[in-house]
Amino acid sequence: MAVKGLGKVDKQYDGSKLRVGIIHARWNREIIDALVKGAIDRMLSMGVKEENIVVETVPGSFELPWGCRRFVEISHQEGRPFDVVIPIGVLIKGSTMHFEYIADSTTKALMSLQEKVGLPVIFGLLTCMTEEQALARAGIDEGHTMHNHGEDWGAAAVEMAVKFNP
Ligand SMILES: O=c1[nH]c(NC[C@H](O)[C@H](O)[C@H](O)CO)c([N+](=O)[O-])c(=O)[nH]1
Repeated sequence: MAVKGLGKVDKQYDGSKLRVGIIHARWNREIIDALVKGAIDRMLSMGVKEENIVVETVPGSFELPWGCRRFVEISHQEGRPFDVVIPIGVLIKGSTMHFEYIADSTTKALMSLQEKVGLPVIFGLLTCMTEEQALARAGIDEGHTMHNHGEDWGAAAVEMAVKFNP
């Protein structure tokens, strides 16, 4: 079965034993909420239990790497460790270089975070030139021109956690 945006999924992964953390920024909230819902809906469809999906927020995308690291560490301290974590943020280019600096530094920090936390960290950062681009990638633009990228992130989270579970 070809899943739009993910290419051919080589098999359906059973997420029923997984615990997943979603940590999202609060900038561009309408778009964020659609992406988070997309990720949750896809993971529920892959068997993840609703009570095993924990959602936390941070002010903006720049706070995602540190927030994500502490979110994972606290899940261990509480004896309910995550199997995978999905940081979600929406960066929209403004009239300054702020966008470039946040996009580059946050992306690199999230990539290297995987080594630090020993878990898959799914890349849920939208870096868009316009609000229209961001709305489309959350599946909520006028013409629904694209699928909700949050669904891809949810599917990637289940696959990575199941396939490469330490
Ligand atoms: O998540 C975002 N944070 C943004 N800035 C805030 C930043 O992530 C930090 O929260 C802030 O700089 C405080 O550290 C954005 N812009 O500035 O455009 C943005 O588009 N998206």
